[in-house]
Amino acid sequence: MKIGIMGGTFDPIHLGHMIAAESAREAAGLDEVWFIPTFIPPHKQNLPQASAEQRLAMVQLAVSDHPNFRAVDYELERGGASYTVDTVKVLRQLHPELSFYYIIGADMVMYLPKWVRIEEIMESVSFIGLQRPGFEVNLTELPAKLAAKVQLVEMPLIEISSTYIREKMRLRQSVKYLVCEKLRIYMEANQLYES
Ligand SMILES: Nc1ncnc2c1ncn2[C@@H]1O[C@H](COP(=O)(O)OP(=O)(O)OP(=O)(O)O)[C@@H](O)[C@H]1O
Ligand SMILES: O=C(O)c1ccc[n+]([C@@H]2O[C@H](COP(=O)([O-])O)[C@@H](O)[C@H]2O)c1
Repeated sequence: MKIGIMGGTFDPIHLGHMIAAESAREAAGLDEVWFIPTFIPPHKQNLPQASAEQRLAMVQLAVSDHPNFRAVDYELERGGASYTVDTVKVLRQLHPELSFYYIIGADMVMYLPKWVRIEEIMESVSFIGLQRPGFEVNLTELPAKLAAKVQLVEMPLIEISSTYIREKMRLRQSVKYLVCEKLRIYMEANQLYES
């Protein structure tokens, strides 16, 4: 079975993430996509605003409508900085029979050489890169061995980010149609991102 891994801070998860995952699933013929929220994102300056439990709850709500999408809490269970090399090791140990494809946005594709122990990661998984407004992907600028592991997939350009959603929530503006409806209701009920 081919499993896509959509890793992210998901603070909160938004329709850009969902469309990226669905585009990757369809184009690469993935059987399932597992969404893995990070505990502490390895490269971001700021800690997530919502708690790990809230971010996981939002991911669970977002995937609940799709029969092939699952929320997986390996990184939240482990705690600490969520280095992908550690997660890949767990995935390989628990599921030696599955093939894994890391789904990443264009910003992350060009950042791959900076991932901790990327050489080790690329021995066990492949990558699916999605377009994202404002981020150019040029595979020729990556080391050839790494570029060979990246499949680029098209998706409608979606200029939504978690930062944008948090800002709209702070300003008490509508996020309808930017996140799934169940999630919008959850964020309002829990007064998330209001300050
Ligand atoms: N609109 C989008 N289009 C394509 N890929 C996206 C989009 N938004 C996020 N991604 C990808 O999803 C993954 C997880 O992203 P993340 O959870 O950090 O969301 P974000 O919107 O970039 O967050 P923030 O605005 O807080 O930095 C990354 O690989 C990122 O490139
Ligand atoms: O392991 C690393 O060095 C590394 C560096 C940057 C990002 N990642 C992973 O890339 C995914 C997207 O990251 P983020 O912070 O944009 O949500 C998430 O699963 C991170 O753990 C991993």
